[in-house]
Amino acid sequence: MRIAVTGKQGQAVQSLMRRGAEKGVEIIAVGRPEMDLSDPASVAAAFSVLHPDVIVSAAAYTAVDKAESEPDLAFAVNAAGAAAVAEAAARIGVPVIHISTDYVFSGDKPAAYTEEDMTGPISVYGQSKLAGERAVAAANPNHVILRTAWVYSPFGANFLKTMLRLSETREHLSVVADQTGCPTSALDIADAILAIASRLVTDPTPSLRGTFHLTGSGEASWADFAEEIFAELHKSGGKSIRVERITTAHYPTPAKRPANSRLNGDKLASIYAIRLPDWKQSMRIVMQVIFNKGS
Ligand SMILES: NC(=O)C1=CN([C@@H]2O[C@H](COP(=O)(O)OP(=O)(O)OC[C@H]3O[C@@H](n4cnc5c(N)ncnc54)[C@H](OP(=O)(O)O)[C@@H]3O)[C@@H](O)[C@H]2O)C=CC1
Ligand SMILES: Cc1cn([C@H]2C[C@H](O)[C@@H](COP(=O)(O)OP(=O)(O)O[C@H]3O[C@@H](C)C(=O)[C@@H](O)[C@H]3O)O2)c(=O)[nH]c1=O
Ligand SMILES: [Mg+2]
Repeated sequence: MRIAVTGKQGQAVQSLMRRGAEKGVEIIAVGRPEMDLSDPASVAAAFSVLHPDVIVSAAAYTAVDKAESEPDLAFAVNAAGAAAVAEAAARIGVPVIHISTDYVFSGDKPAAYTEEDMTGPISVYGQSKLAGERAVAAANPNHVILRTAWVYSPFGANFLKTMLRLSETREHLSVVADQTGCPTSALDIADAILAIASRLVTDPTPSLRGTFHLTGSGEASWADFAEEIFAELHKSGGKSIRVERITTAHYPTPAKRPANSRLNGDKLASIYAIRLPDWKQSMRIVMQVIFNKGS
């Protein structure tokens, strides 16, 4: 199986390359400078010369706060760019696996969100990703949209690495405790994508297509996530950091974030028999990778 994936340095694409190398699956990363999602012609051109069995649409404009002041670019990349990738897949007759986000929801629901729940993004990033979902579904019926959340990995930028970096100069950190979600390892996402891709290329069953939620098992607030990171850091011989649990009102940001962004993963478990490990277990694995390479 040959998989083309958008982006080069991102967490999902780097994780897919690592897992692909381990499992003997060819992964071709397509990204800047030759393919820029804000230039749809460059997307069509890049995919016309590759012959993948599946296209994974992993690249996105992910700067949640900056998107509030750059809505045009966020929509160009996350909506029009995602559409161009799905169109390219349709043109060559292959499935597209597109990654989306928990931030398509408002966060008002008291329980975990299912795929049936109404969307209602409260940030430009979330709105642009929702527009991307719709454009992908319209451009290529042979699609899987995977909504994930709170992604961390040894690669790129993420909350876990931000906490480790801040811990170098700080004794305590203030972290919001009233936003709840599901931290998800990009390495686990990569494993799931490889399993889904191999089903899609061999099995035309309609129920394998559509939108699915894919997050680490369990739930946490950002403060819980930070506390777990620092507990593991301390256990590994690092310093001890105290987390002050604060409310969102005490951590003002340009973009609003959902208070509840927990996603229910039952649909993926029943249709694909995929359920990701508990986030704490995967977090320890990612931290060991980071510590072992000393970054
Ligand atoms: N990070 C998170 O917490 C979450 C992410 N998601 C979604 O998961 C997917 C993967 O996210 P993640 O791996 O964390 O993303 P990252 O922020 O780690 O990386 C973003 C990737 O997108 C690429 N990219 C950005 N703009 C463009 C552009 N104009 N043209 C081409 N490529 C571009 C980057 O390119 P380059 O390689 O050049 O840097 C990079 O490879 C995204 O769709 C995101 O919306 C969903 C939920 C949570
Ligand atoms: C650094 C820091 C953040 N925070 C808060 C701010 C925010 O509410 C929360 C998380 O901050 P971040 O900016 O890391 O997270 P954010 O960029 O909102 O992460 C999101 O990224 C996009 C791409 C997604 O799709 C989402 O699933 C989600 O992972 O933690 C603190 O309370 N204290 C801190 O020291
Ligand atoms: Mg961020």
